[in-house]
Amino acid sequence: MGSLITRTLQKSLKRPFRFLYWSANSFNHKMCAMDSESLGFYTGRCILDFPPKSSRSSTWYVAAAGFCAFSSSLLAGSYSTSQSEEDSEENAHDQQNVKRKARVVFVLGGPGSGKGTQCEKIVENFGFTHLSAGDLLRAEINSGSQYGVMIQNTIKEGKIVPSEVTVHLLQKAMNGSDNDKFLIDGFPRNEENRAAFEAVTGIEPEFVIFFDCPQEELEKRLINRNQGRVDDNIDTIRKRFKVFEESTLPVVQYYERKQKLQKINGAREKEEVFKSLKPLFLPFLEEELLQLTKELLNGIDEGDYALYKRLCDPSLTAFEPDAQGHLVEGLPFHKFYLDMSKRFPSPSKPHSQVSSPKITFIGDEVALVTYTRLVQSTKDGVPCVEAFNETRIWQRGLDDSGIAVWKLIHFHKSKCPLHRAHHKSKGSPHSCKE
Ligand SMILES: Nc1ncnc2c1ncn2[C@@H]1O[C@H](COP(=O)(O)OP(=O)(O)OP(=O)(O)O)[C@@H](O)[C@H]1O
Ligand SMILES: Nc1ccn([C@H]2C[C@H](O)[C@@H](COP(=O)(O)O)O2)c(=O)n1
Repeated sequence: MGSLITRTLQKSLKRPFRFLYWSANSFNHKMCAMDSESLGFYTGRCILDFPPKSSRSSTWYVAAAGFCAFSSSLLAGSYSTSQSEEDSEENAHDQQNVKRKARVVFVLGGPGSGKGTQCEKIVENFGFTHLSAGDLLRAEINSGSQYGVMIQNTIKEGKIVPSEVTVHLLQKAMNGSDNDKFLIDGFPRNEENRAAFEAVTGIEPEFVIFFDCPQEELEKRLINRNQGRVDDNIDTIRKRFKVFEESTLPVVQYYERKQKLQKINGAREKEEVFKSLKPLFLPFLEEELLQLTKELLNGIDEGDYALYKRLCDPSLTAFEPDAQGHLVEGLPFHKFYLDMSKRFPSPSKPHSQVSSPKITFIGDEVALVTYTRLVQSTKDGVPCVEAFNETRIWQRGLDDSGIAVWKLIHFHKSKCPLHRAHHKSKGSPHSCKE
């Protein structure tokens, strides 16, 4: 119900307030609206029960959403009066959503369960950006921010920093990154964290990893961690365990109910734990390789040799129809064709499409991408299509700056047999070679 409220409120609210939520405890019920840029904070006492006791609760929520939208507009002095203003606001909002199309995996587990350790491995292997909520908060302390003392004291107490601070730091880090895949470690630590992140960013995680590990093991690891952290002492460790059980486990259970939880036994050797994580991330790698293959084909259609050179290993080997049964080695053979298509462009640029792709991994660093390539073009004003079966082998290695990149090391291309019946039907596209 909490997320329904925040979604309803967010929809009614649009902008300028990006963060609006109910803060309810046994003493009072507050309605809070927050501008996530300035961390400005507005609260007003709420006259409604939360959670509502009556069956007409949804009416209350809608009324509350309307009230919030209206009052926050007044506070910001930007109440929208015309349809066109509303439209352009909608567009700006959508553009912001594009930026928000990030994909997120949350990584949870007790203190010392190996979240940071495993995130490092995932980053190395699957191209994610790692954002540790704890690291961002520690960096905020060190930056001399006005929230530094409050954050430091909260961490020393083993407690959880208010969501508006943590979510703001996460959002800033995500917006400042070129990547669109994020591993968010140590977050959400409580229900408030979870609802605030969803309300501010509009993002739900792809899935949530939970490292399950007995407390005795965690305690041993934290005592031995030796990284000079203010919270790695037995007093704070015990407080953190309590906060984990009381506040974080309910979030874990929430994602379990939503069938988004991936529970991993974290009490094993580091490598064993990582082995269990790999299958969860393979779909991201498959997607990356397919994208890379499409980028390459597009480059070939465009006659873009610079792109071809960037994606291919200099000692690329190939079997392809133009080489008439010979194995071709290196890039010059291919450069000839790409340069030709640049110098003598055909009236209609060819357009390649990938059909029925299949990706197979051979170990961690080699992948086989097989598919049928359909190349559309026109010949004498008539649409034509050619089909090829292609197998491309990609290998991952480190580039000059030590970043892991995939390079094409071999491909095999053969022309598909013609489908006579199809090509004879009048008016349909036919093969260019027919
Ligand atoms: N599978 C493992 N077996 C043994 N030790 C481990 C394992 N995974 C991590 N460790 C060690 O335990 C300590 C805590 O690990 P790590 O910092 O990754 O945990 P964390 O979950 O990120 O902790 P926190 O929530 O406190 O930031 C480190 O010293 C790390 O080297
Ligand atoms: N969502 C979060 C994450 C972390 N903190 C604070 C409280 C934690 O004890 C501390 C260290 O985090 P870790 O490095 O163990 O992930 O940082 C928080 O308040 N909210």
